[in-house]
Amino acid sequence: MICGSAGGMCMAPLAETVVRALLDGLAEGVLAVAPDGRIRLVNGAMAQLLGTPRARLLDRRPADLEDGDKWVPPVLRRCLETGERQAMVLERAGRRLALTAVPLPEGWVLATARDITELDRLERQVERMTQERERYRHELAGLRAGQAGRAEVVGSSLAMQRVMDLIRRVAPVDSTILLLGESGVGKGVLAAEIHRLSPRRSGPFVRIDCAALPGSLLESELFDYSPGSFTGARREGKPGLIEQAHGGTLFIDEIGDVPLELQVKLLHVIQERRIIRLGAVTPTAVDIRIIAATHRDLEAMVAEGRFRADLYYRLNVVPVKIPPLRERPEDIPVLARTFLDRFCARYRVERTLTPEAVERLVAYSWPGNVRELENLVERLVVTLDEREIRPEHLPLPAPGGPPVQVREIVPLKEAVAALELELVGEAYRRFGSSVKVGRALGIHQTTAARKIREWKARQERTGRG
Ligand SMILES: Nc1ncnc2c1ncn2[C@@H]1O[C@H](COP(=O)(O)OP(=O)(O)OP(=O)(O)O)[C@@H](O)[C@H]1O
Repeated sequence: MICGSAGGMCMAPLAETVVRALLDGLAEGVLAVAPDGRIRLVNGAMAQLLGTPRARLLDRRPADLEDGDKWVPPVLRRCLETGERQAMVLERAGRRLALTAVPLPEGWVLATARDITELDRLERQVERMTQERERYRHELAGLRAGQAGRAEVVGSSLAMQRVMDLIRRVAPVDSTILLLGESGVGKGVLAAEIHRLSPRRSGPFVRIDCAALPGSLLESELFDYSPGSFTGARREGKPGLIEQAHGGTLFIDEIGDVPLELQVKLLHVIQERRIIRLGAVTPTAVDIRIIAATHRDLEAMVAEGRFRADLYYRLNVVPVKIPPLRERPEDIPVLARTFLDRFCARYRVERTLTPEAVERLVAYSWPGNVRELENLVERLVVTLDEREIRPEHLPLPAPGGPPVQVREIVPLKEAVAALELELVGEAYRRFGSSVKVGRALGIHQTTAARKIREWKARQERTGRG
């Protein structure tokens, strides 16, 4: 019930009935103090929030209210003192109350009170749930990224489906597999996938990159016991990679780079499944499955006498040709999104590719294949500040544009030197190693390494590094 008294509210009976119903229907507490400093209006919600019967509040001065009701006066007092709106949140008997006091014309003050205990609880709950959702999102992205790193082969094109069908058929048997394809097409991930799908999956998967090591070192890596300590008369040490692969898979990457002398020894291992350790007399049996890979044309090398025909036939039991990325553009969107998810999770950022950017990726020819795409996505995730990756962010040549553009006339020597460094830099960005840069540009690895250093130094000088 709304109570008015003389000198206080003056309303027509109908209006008073309406206002009374309105005020008592509010969930918010309302209290009005008249210009004489006495409480002249209290609605039901306010009496309930104060825990005091309305009759005990009416006509009292706020300052005279007994202790339990002292939480209302501060907000009213401040409002009366300053003549300005006041707001505060107070805790009372385990509840949180939001209080306001507003000065009205002719010396009246209106106070309101709202129980925000439940609202606060819900807010905290929403905040906790948002934090949890973020945590789960990161965990999920991390798990996905981890799985992708563990040889998840992505590809929906017909060409890749065929490759995967073949791999699923040959993985369970122990036949030797020869993976063929340009650099960066995914020979390494497919080799790991074959191992994962084979009964040897719980055994070791050992990889050796024959292009990365000179012949003598390659031989000792494969066959030797690495020099170790001597305990008593016995020589201790780590077995060579072939022995390390015992019970599992030996992945010989870039087999086309193995020198002729070493090819004989490898042939022996493949035929006999035994190795003679360097300096030893008796052979040691090894139980290994061999997967070899190369970007070279082994048949042509055989014809030129640079690769042994007998080794070639031994390796070429199940040849698997992996097409370059430009021949399966349907795989580009899904690969790009897989790499985007992986690197966003790794670097804890959020990035998206616009449909136009994806179109641009699909239109490019990717000479460095999947590795080039992976490197580009990582670079964009790390270097871009913007959330959206758009076509203008992609450092790719316009489709169909000339490979070299002349912008001004400079001495030929300078132009050639500048172009050379640009080329080395671009190849390094795509392939990521001096061995591969050397191979792509047809120069020796040491020359490639020197030129990469020069390119990096120039990047640093020009602040582009
Ligand atoms: N189908 C694919 N799905 C997911 N990732 C892939 C796929 N193909 C290639 N990659 C990724 O691209 C990169 C290059 O692949 P990989 O090293 O297997 O290529 P490669 O053909 O063995 O190259 P190289 O001959 O230069 O050694 C790797 O980081 C690999 O994870």
